[in-house]
Amino acid sequence: MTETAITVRGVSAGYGATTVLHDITATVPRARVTALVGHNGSGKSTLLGVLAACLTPSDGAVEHAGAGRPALVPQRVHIPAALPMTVRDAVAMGRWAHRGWWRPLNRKDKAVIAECMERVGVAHLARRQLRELSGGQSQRTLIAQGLAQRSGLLLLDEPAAGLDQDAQERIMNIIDDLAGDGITVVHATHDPGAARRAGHCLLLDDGRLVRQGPPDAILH
Ligand SMILES: Nc1ncnc2c1ncn2[C@@H]1O[C@H](COP(=O)(O)OP(=O)(O)OP(=O)(O)O)[C@@H](O)[C@H]1O
Repeated sequence: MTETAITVRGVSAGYGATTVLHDITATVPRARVTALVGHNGSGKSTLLGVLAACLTPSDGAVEHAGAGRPALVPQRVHIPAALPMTVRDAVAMGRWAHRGWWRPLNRKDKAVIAECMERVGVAHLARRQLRELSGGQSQRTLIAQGLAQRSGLLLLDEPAAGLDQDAQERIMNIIDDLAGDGITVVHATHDPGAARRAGHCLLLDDGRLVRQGPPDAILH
């Protein structure tokens, strides 16, 4: 039987006086991939923000069944391209939630960082500056940063957007593997192919949840 990782009950949320999400009731299964689909501006990023507890609902509630603090990986386009930072530094930021940014990394932190870079195939790029990376390499670095938070819940905002076919496939394989290892993954996507690979799907339209369930039943 599939367990529920997150229950969203009657959630409305937005920015200031503007309500973007209206009365969303949905579930996210544990250790599966959930695809969040919908047109531009339908509220996918906003819902990820609510699931990550970055955004407080104006109404309703979000219940997490014990995956710890969620790890939110923002859209790549929101990361300044010229940021003077190596891949390793970026992944190390994933440890800040555990250690605070001002404390030196200990042996465990360093082991986690190395393992996360290895897992997504960027270990050989550890000393590269972010601005020197391809789109796929940047995206995998961001995922490694999310993984370094050691959360049971990974929230990814359009992780494969703007990448070529091979890079997209690589990201989607990483996502599938993470769920196989027991991590609950929610990703926003515009790509019906990526959504069809998910175990569960939430379809948003203009801030409302219009359907949820297996992708084949939702996407037609
Ligand atoms: N920080 C913000 N302040 C005010 N309004 C915002 C903010 N972020 C998003 N919005 C608005 O909320 C609505 C939903 O945006 P959101 O980014 O959640 O949609 P989305 O489905 O993720 O879109 P896209 O597919 O283009 O990324 C849009 O009308 C957008 O303009």
